[in-house]
Amino acid sequence: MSVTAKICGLSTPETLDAAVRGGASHVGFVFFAPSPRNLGFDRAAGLAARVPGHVGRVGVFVDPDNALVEAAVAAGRLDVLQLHKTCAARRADLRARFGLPVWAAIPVQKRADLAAAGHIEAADRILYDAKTPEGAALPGGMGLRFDWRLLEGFAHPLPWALSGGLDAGNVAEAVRITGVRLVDVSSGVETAPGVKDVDKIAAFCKAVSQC
Ligand SMILES: O=C(O)c1ccccc1NCC(=O)[C@H](O)[C@H](O)COP(=O)(O)O
Repeated sequence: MSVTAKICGLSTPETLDAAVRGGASHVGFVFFAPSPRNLGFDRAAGLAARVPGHVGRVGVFVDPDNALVEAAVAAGRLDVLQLHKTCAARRADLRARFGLPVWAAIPVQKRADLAAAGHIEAADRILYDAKTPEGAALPGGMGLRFDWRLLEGFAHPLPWALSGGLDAGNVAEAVRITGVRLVDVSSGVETAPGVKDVDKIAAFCKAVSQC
């Protein structure tokens, strides 16, 4: 079975096109004001229009209110809501309200963090992401990784994806260790926070295609 990629935090037509050209299965649009990747609705609409039908548009949110999600879903023509720091009840509400699948981010640093997956509710996919430091401005997208061996032999209760510190040079190892089939990258295809790079996107997609 092949491995697919989500390229997250895209904000320009050139880099979005590079992700599509590279064979990404998903593209991620961040709607979180403190992020260097935060998208305005007009820009999101322009990017969304370039995404072909076989590529999923994932909206990335941090405990969002309904108004934000409503505007982002419309502008970004979202297919998926990726929710960070959002409790199960709120995930359930958003999933029902917008009729979209929910990916629940689970921050991981140590084995005990995986317990959250064991009793996950109101999610269609788990995104295991590296836990960012206490007080960090962002709950993701910081290029941090966790020990992938924590996922070895883990009984995943749902479809799942892996993120956190992936890049073209390490993604094959992450796939080998964890057996993941959907990988998610942001910083690893950037030259600076929020600045995606066409060549790095191409290299990441190529590395994924060879897994
Ligand atoms: O990327 C962001 O700026 C961001 C902001 C707020 C919540 C989540 C965010 N990113 C989530 C992602 O899906 C990233 O792709 C994931 O954390 C991996 O990031 P990286 O380690 O930089 O590859």
